[in-house]
Amino acid sequence: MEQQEIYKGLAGVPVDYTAISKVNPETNSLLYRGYPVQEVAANCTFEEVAYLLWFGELPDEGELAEFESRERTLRGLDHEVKRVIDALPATSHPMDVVRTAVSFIGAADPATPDDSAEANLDKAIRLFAKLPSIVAYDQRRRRGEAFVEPRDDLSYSANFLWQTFGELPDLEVVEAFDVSMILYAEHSFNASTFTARVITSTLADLYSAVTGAIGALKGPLHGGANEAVMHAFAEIERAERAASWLDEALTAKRKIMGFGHRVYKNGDSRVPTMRAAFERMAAHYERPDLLELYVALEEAMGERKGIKPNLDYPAGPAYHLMGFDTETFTPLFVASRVTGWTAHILEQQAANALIRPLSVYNGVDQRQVPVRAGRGQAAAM
Ligand SMILES: CC(=O)SCCNC(=O)CCNC(=O)[C@H](O)C(C)(C)COP(=O)(O)OP(=O)(O)OC[C@H]1O[C@@H](n2cnc3c(N)ncnc32)[C@H](O)[C@@H]1OP(=O)(O)O
Ligand SMILES: O=C([O-])CC(=O)C(=O)O
Repeated sequence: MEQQEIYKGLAGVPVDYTAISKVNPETNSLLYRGYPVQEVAANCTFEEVAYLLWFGELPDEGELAEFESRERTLRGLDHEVKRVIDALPATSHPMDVVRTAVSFIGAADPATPDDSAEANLDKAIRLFAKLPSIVAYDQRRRRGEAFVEPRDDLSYSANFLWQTFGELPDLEVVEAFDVSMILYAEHSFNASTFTARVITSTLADLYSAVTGAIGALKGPLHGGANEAVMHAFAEIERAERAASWLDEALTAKRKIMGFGHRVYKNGDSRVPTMRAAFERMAAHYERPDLLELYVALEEAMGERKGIKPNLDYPAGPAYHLMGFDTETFTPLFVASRVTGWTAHILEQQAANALIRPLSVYNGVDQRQVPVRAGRGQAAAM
């Protein structure tokens, strides 16, 4: 067989330009539209970050006020969307619920076929505003609790927590949640964003691209890892058991969720900021045991494999402390990443080329279909 180089998983292959974010493993840094993500997390709100990703610049005061008031008026959930969610079993995975809800919104939106940049930006802002309602509605229905209407006097993150829990947590919690939304917002050509760009490259609509991206994010090698981290913590139970649990897991050739990264090989640029937020949550909720478990597993993994945590590792336990159901963690990632996905959809559309790589055939050589009596077109009549 002819030998050709294969770039399995497209590892290390640049496939296009992007001006949205820069992931640099050499300097362990991440820039959103040129700004270091740590500085963005320390000085901006998630609303400002969404604006930055879509429009390329941070908003001035007037632009921010206008953008915020627009987002706040779009937070409500139509009766039909609630009906579609209600029709799904309470046992459905929340990622399946979010994927279905977004798909339904797309099917019902008369603007779906309009693929102008303006119409698509409107759709992106609508999804951004509505996803907290969808995620909160689903967690509450599974707990047998009624929908909590959005409040237009609250920031994005404060309202998200309000709609999920029906009460407002302390400012410290809102801030930690906002930081997580900022850190999850954008990460260049990760698997779900690339999925969105592939779908967009066929000239399919924005909702199809976002629906596909949600499917890609669900997997535990990508966004599903934040949920999987918490399942591992539940198995380990306490710090003293972390090393022996890890040895058993590695012997069984299990992947340790929340560790490793396709691009960063020396630590994820976002982890220090999210870890600090998790530490604040562990102190706030008086759960030093969870922080001890976190540290014990991180140290054991470092000793055994030299592999460092990714963003999902601190985000999982932070969301757990805030009170989210474990299965809701990846939908939180969706609510944030919809900003990055849609920025990429707009970028792809603006300079489109159908994404269609090559494959190298390694099946059986060409052969002839055996001709048998009584078979063929005449027999099909
Ligand atoms: C926000 C995000 O989406 S970040 C990613 C979230 N995903 C996870 O946390 C899932 C766990 N991590 C992984 O599975 C991987 O690290 C990935 C998929 C993220 C990256 O994978 P790749 O870049 O393909 O790295 P690759 O799989 O080649 O790993 C290199 C080696 O490290 C090992 N390795 C990498 N990550 C892990 C891990 N989490 N647990 C155990 N071993 C690991 C691999 O088994 C491989 O070992 P080998 O050379 O002996 O076969
Ligand atoms: O970049 C990746 O491959 C995965 C990731 O960290 C993200 O999407 O945030």
